[in-house]
Amino acid sequence: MLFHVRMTVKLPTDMPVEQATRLKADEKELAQRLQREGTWRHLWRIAGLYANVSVFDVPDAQALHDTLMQLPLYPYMEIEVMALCRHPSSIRDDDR
Ligand SMILES: O=C(O)CC1=CCC(=O)O1
Repeated sequence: MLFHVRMTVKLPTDMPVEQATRLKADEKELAQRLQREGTWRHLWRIAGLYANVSVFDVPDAQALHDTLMQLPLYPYMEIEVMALCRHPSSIRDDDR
């Protein structure tokens, strides 16, 4: 099942630089593993914002929730989710 997810990162302005750097590195490592595994299908920066739009491919809403809650930056994100389903005019066989 595919989900469109928008994540806006809001790190506290008083967070020590070392902590922010560690969180971002841990986030990157997990995000790249999930992309390699096919769970995190798309990851795009929203131009001009510390935010991204992503597409996740997971079995169900619970799996999406569990995945998002694992993200190191999760406590510092605002997250909006839209469930996606196949468009009848799509030519992509892997959209489901
Ligand atoms: O920078 C972001 O938008 C948050 C994020 C998601 C994956 C990653 O590496 O950073």
